[in-house]
Amino acid sequence: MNIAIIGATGYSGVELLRFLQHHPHVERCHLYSSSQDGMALSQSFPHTGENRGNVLRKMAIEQIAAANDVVFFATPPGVSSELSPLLIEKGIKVIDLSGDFRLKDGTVYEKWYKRPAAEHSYLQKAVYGLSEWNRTEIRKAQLLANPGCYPTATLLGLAPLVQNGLIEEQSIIVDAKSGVSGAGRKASLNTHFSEINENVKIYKVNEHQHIPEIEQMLKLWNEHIQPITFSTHLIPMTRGIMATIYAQAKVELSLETLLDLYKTSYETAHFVRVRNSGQFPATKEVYGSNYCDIGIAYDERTGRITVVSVIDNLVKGAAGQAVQNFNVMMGWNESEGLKVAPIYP
Ligand SMILES: NC(=O)C1=CN([C@@H]2O[C@H](COP(=O)(O)OP(=O)(O)OC[C@H]3O[C@@H](n4cnc5c(N)ncnc54)[C@H](OP(=O)(O)O)[C@@H]3O)[C@@H](O)[C@H]2O)C=CC1
Ligand SMILES: CC(=O)N[C@@H](CCC(=O)OP(=O)(O)O)C(=O)O
Repeated sequence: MNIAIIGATGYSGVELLRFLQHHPHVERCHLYSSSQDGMALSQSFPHTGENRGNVLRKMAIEQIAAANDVVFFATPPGVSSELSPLLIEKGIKVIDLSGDFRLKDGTVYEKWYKRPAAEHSYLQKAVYGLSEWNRTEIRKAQLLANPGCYPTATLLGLAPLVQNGLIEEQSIIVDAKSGVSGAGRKASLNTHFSEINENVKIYKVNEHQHIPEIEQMLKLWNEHIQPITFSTHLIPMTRGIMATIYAQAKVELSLETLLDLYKTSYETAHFVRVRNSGQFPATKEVYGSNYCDIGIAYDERTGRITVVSVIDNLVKGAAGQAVQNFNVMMGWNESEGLKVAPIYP
């Protein structure tokens, strides 16, 4: 099978290549760039080496369709919504890492992303790729909307509570922190070294584009869920997201009950690891891997549940989950190409 990576010169694109170049069912990875046509990928990323196959090709959609079976978009918002329809009509499968097809309601996309939405029929056709909770739909998908990094950590952390109606529906608060690679490779004032080193910044307060994405999924699981409070922080590390989630229990619970629930919910989920009582994950414990690690606490004084969910934003939060979804779409073992342990320390 031949696959295309559009946006291969970005962080998520080159991370896709890391997993797909050794994937047992991928024969060729073709790399596309809108700005570096004809150049070697190693000019942008020397760590990829002088592999002669890694030459960046022109973004010509007809040629991309002719040469590939599956196309991955690792591009900024607005690119896949414009180019995917041409590929879909030719029967090509599309996996989009951007937010263009995640929200079913185009007006919601336009409000939060502040740009025109994809065509309505494609928004309806797209399948939301939260791998662990949407496998049946993902298997049939031709257009796959890969979840955002923060929504992945948050939704995996909240699913057992929300699906089982265990928390007060208006009580969800998510305090999330991300490493700087979450903002992509392009330099910006917010992310350059002297701005972020020895610093912590809150950003997009009550305005983050991932709020409607998280709420959309929570409401599908439980129609009574109310708007959430969701805060994002940029912290001085390269990779990793920690989402610390707070919610009020509806009835008195125990930590033992909650741990049993989480362990049962994720019993067959290869990439979700639930910690034992009193243990909480750190971002370094999933670094470079497709794992989402979860720790849980229950405060008997307040009746509040705390869930800590960590992922690598570029792996489970982007390229890794995209490859996991690719595997599910093709009917292969979900972990093909992703059998890498976290890098530690
Ligand atoms: N970084 C992360 O942790 C996550 C990112 N995402 C999403 O994945 C997508 C890629 O993110 P990321 O890898 O961080 O971004 P980067 O900025 O690192 O890379 C984006 C790439 O897109 C290409 N590109 C830019 N403009 C265009 C255009 N008009 N047409 C075609 N290609 C273009 C560029 O390559 P070239 O100029 O060579 O074409 C660039 O290398 C984004 O939508 C992002 O929101 C999702 C989850 C997590
Ligand atoms: C640290 C940082 O800046 N992170 C980005 C994540 C962007 C992203 O993943 O964007 P989409 O999911 O919308 O495509 C942000 O908070 O906007």
